[in-house]
Amino acid sequence: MKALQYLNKYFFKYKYRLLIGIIITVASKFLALQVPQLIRQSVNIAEDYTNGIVSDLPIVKAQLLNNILLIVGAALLAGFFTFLMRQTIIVMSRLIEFDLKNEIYQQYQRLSLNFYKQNQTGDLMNRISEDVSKVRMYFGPAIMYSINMLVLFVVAIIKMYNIDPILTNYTLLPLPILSISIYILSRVINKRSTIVQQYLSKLTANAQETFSGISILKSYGIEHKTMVEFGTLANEAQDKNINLFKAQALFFPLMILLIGLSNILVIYIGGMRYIEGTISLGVIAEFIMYVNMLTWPVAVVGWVTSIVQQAEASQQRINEFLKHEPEIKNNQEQPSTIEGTIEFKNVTFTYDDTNITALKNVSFKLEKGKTLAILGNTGSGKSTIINLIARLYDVDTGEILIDGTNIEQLNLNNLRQNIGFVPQEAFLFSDTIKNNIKFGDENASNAKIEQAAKDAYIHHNIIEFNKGYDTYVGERGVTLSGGQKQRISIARAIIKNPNILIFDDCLSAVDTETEEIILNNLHKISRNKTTLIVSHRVSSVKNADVIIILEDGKIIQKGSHNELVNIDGYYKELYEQQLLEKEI
Ligand SMILES: Nc1ncnc2c1ncn2[C@@H]1O[C@H](COP(=O)(O)OP(=O)(O)OP(=O)(O)O)[C@@H](O)[C@H]1O
Repeated sequence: MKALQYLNKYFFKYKYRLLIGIIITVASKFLALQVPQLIRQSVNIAEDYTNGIVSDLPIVKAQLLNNILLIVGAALLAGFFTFLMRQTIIVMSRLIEFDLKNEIYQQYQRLSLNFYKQNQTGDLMNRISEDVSKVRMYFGPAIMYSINMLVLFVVAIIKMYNIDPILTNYTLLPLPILSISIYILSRVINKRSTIVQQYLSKLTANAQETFSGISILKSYGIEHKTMVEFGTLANEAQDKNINLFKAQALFFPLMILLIGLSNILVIYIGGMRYIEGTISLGVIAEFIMYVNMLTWPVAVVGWVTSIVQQAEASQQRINEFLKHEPEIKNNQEQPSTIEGTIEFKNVTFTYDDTNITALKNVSFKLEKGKTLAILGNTGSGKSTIINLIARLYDVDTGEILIDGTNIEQLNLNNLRQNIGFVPQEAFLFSDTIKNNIKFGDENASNAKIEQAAKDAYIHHNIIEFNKGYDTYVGERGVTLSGGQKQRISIARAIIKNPNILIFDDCLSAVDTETEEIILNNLHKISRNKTTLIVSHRVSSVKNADVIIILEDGKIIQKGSHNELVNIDGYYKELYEQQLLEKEI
């Protein structure tokens, strides 16, 4: 129950709803428990009449009718209260489910990039959906039936002891056996349920990955292999599920067996005591009713225990994520103004998971409003510099200063709001082109959206689509070409109008003519903005104020285009080679 303690705050939040629910439940059970008593009285009246103790038939009939009316009235009221009980407690569980999902979602938003690399999307989805559903069962049915059972048990047993303690002892004899069996079974169910949830996460993650990469799978013709892998995993999950259900299936037969035993005991011991003249016939009828009224609550003990065990297992998985502290924290609550001067001072950075030192003692300074271009072979650390400026990671040694302040001391939201980032792989949401561009500025007018698209040299393509800016982009923008996606991604960054613009090799999928047009536009837009361009092409970087060349995480050359073409080295070689390619 340790993991579930985390949820006590929600009980506190909805305490009034819970309290009303409890009162209603108690009232409904009190009413239901009036019925066996009335049955006893009715049987006794009939017995007294047959034994000749009472001889006035009209009085007997009137008493019986009175009892019947009371039984119907109590049953109707109990039913109405049961309806109200569901309205309060089950509705409370739905509200808590909603709150918990929001809490997890907000935590997902806070978590750093590293967390997403370590955990699969399917698993994240599973915890926020499947696991939360299991936890909801604890708030709703488990609590409702527990209160139900507790009231029935306490009230019925007190009543039974008051009538005949000896018969009650015999009737309740099978209960300790039941409790022990339930306890043992619940432990088994808990273990198996955790395994089932883990397999469900694996299955979801596998399916999610397959659907995301479906075009690759199809083009490589490996659908069959993927199906076999999925099939194997699904079979394993099925086995684990069957194991779980085998344990769960034992519950009801066990309950029915032990309740049946109680019934036999009531009839046998009750019959003997009736013959002895210790109890009336009505008591046997009343006890049989109690035993049967207790059947469901006793059966529910097992069910509730397994719900609580499963909820505990699920909440443990949810807590793992909720308690995960984001590595990148906002250390500055006060707003920070970002103008755009960027300085790297002896920055060294190693990726935790791969242990690759991507940057080694890198230093440079870029004044506000200037353009820096970064060139270098693949894997030399270009994107890493960009990632560090957006504070997707924190540096190991050295420091990054923005306008003279250490980046870790700036308000994280303000920093990211001031960066327009175009990643290497353009990502578009399943939404219209317009909304994909507007993502950079929620309040942008149509004119502003069009201007951004014109600057990114994509407007002429968009208006050719049947629905223009309202064209729906499929998941990951599958209906657009790579170059079109890149340009929409550029428009999204431009419309944000940030002080720092970052283009991470985002013109790789467009031809050199288009590149030239976009670069000219960007030159105008980014006049007063600090701009970083990562590229493999000299044509993209030649107008930059400073160009740095990276090799294996170190800066090996630094200077303007004119300076670097006159020095032997990487840049000059690249320039000559690309010049030659152009001529060919
Ligand atoms: N998210 C990551 N986790 C772990 N290691 C990474 C990660 N990203 C990059 N690396 C490693 O860090 C090194 C530098 O990568 P980086 O992406 O900065 O290079 P790059 O110059 O941008 O390459 P490219 O031109 O291919 O985009 C590489 O060796 C890469 O394997």
